[in-house]
Amino acid sequence: MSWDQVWIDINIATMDPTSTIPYGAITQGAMAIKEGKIAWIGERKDLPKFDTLSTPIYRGKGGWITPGIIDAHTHLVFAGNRAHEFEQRLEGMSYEDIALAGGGILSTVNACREASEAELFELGRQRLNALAREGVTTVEIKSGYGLDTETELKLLRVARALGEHHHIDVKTTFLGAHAIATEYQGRADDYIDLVINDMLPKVIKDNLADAVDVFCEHIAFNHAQTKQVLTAAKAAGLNIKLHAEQLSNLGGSAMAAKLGALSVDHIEFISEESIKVLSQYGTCATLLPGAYYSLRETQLPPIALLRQYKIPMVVASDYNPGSSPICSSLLMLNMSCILFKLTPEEALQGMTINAAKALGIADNVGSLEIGKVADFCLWDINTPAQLAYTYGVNACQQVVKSGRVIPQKDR
Ligand SMILES: N=CN[C@@H](CCC(=O)O)C(=O)O
Ligand SMILES: [Zn+2]
Repeated sequence: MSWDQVWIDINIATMDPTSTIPYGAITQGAMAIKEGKIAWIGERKDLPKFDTLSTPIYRGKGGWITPGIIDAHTHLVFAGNRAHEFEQRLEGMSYEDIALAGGGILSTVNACREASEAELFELGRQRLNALAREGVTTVEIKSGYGLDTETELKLLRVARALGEHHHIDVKTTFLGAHAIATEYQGRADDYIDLVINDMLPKVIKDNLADAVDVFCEHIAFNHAQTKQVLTAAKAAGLNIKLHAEQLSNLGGSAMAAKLGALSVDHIEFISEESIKVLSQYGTCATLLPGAYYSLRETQLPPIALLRQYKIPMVVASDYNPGSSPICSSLLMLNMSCILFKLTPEEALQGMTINAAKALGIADNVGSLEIGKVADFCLWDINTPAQLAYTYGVNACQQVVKSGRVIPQKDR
């Protein structure tokens, strides 16, 4: 056999969705890589003979290999911070009160309009480095802190540039309909017209987005406005997803699922009827424990129903300066177990194979199977449950992206 690298002395959580073994685990395994893809995977004893002189051999010292971590919902390109709102919330103001008083998303919009592309890039680069240290190999980044055409395009250009210059893969999502821009207060329909007829065509022309998202909520856009944006995006051939049912139930999830959304995100207030629709249309449910925690939400997402209807559950950081100022994907594994009572296996599925589904890339990444891209991490742990169980001592030993071992200095 002629391979580019071989990994031995490893256990493997393949996260192969067809496996009946927890985590798709292969203990005392081995894996071979060729041309950036997984060429062989299985038990060490079955590893075919290969040229041990010319093939680099990596020894995992009995640690565990998992697919690269995928953070499928972030807003990580932003300027400024909202520490003052954090203090206001601690004094009793709610997230909605702050938004309605012109703070919240709109305060980050002001900072982003003023920031240069270079400043935003540098902030984003540092955040990607933090995620990469935790084994993240793919991240989704949304716009939505511009709310005018120029700044929305700027944020998406920065996200694309980060994907080109950083070893982490970046999927970009246009979220022009995140909040009603100050200039359009009281004229939400006019703002939606701007999103659909000015921003979206330019986003598409410059190939700046892989997907389109909307914040469907009583403090943002209603059901009809949301539907207009998603329909236009779908007609243009883009993937769609939705911030839905975070603070109230506007029925956005079911509507988005029927339009073909890859995922609906937050969904604390989703109804059983809507969950049935997700199951009919194969839509993923993205759980965002960082926002639930930071906003001290009390309404839990309906995990038992999501399980009952076999909805693929995704776990993501939602990293943003307001509702989830937590630049850590690994902490979400822990929080999703503690706060939402996911099993550690469900949590890891949520940041690997199901996250890949939510980004429409599960044919290539998200699990370790022959033919998939060799994005994976080596962890100094004795059982995969340890990834969700403990937090703070970084067990990530190696990160491999498309078969390339990422040097420590680059993460
Ligand atoms: N819910 C809407 N958007 C973000 C919050 C953005 C912000 O507060 O800046 C979220 O996913 O939680
Ligand atoms: Zn979000």
